[in-house]
Amino acid sequence: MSKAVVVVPTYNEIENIERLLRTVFSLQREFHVLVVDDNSPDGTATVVEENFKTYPEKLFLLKRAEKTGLGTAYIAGFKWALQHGYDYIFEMDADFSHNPNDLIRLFNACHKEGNDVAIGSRYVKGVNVVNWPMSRVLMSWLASKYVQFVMGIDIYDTTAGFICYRRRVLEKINLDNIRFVGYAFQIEMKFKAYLSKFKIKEVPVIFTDRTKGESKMSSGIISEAIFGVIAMKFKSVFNKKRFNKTSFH
Ligand SMILES: Nc1nc2c(ncn2[C@@H]2O[C@H](COP(=O)(O)OP(=O)(O)O[C@H]3O[C@H](CO)[C@@H](O)[C@H](O)[C@@H]3O)[C@@H](O)[C@H]2O)c(=O)[nH]1
Repeated sequence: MSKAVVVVPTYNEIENIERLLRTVFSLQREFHVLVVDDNSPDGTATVVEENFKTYPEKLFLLKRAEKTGLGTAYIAGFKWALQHGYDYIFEMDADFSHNPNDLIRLFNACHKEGNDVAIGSRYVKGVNVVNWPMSRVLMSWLASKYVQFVMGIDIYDTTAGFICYRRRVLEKINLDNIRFVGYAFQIEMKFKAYLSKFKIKEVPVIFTDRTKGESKMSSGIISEAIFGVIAMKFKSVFNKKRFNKTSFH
C-alpha cells in the first residue's frame, strides 16, 4: 500500500493538536502524521510526545528550535517525508480550518485520478469560507485573483494550504530554492509545480476559521506575498528569456 503522510506545522496549537490527531487517525484510510513544531511556548510538542504510545509508528514529531515561518516548517517536513519514503505528502493546518475528512478526497484526486497535486480549494466553486470576517475573505479572494492575473496561472486558490503532493513533485521542485515563508510560500510551490507541467486539480473544500487558538498572519506575511508574486513572475520571465537565448546559439 502506498504510504501517505500529513505534514502539520504547529505554533501554539495545544488546544487543537490532540483532537486533530484523533480525527486523522480515525479516518478510513491510513495516514501518518508528522507534526513540525517550532518550540511552541504552550507545550504543543509535549502533547504530541504524550501521544506517541497511543499512535506508534504513525505519529512523528520534528522539533525545531524557533519559529521561522510556516514555509520553512513545511520544507523541513517535506524533506523528512522524502527521506522516509512517503508516496503522498500532504499540507494541512492544525486548527481544523481544513477538515481532516477531506484528506481522503485529496488523496483520491491524486491516487485514483492520476493528478500530481490536489489543492483543497476555497474558490473553485464560488467562495467557500466559513466564519472569517468579511475583510479577510475579501483579502484572500482578491489575493487569489491578483496572483492569477500577475502569474498568468490557471489556479483559483493560489494561497491554499491544504494540499496533496505526489512524491515526484517534491523531488522535482528544488526545496532548497524555495525562498518565501508565508502565503507566498504557498504561491511559490504551486507556481513551480505549474511551470514543471505537473497535473494539478482543485478539489472544492470548505475552509472554516479556527475556533481555538490564534492565526499567525501578519502584515509582513501579506507584503511578502504582494511583492513576492511580482518577483517570482519577473524571475520566471527572465529565466525563460535566458533559456531561449542559450538554446538558440
Ligand atoms: N511550525 C510552524 N507552524 C506555523 C508557523 N506559522 C503558522 N504555523 C502553523 O501553520 C498553520 C496555519 O497557520 P495560521 O496562522 O492558522 O494560518 P492562517 O492565517 O489561517 O492561514 C491559512 O490560510 C492561508 C490562506 O488564506 C494559507 O496560505 C495558510 O497556509 C493557512 O492555511 C497552523 O497549524 C499554525 O500553527 C510557524 O512559523 N512555524
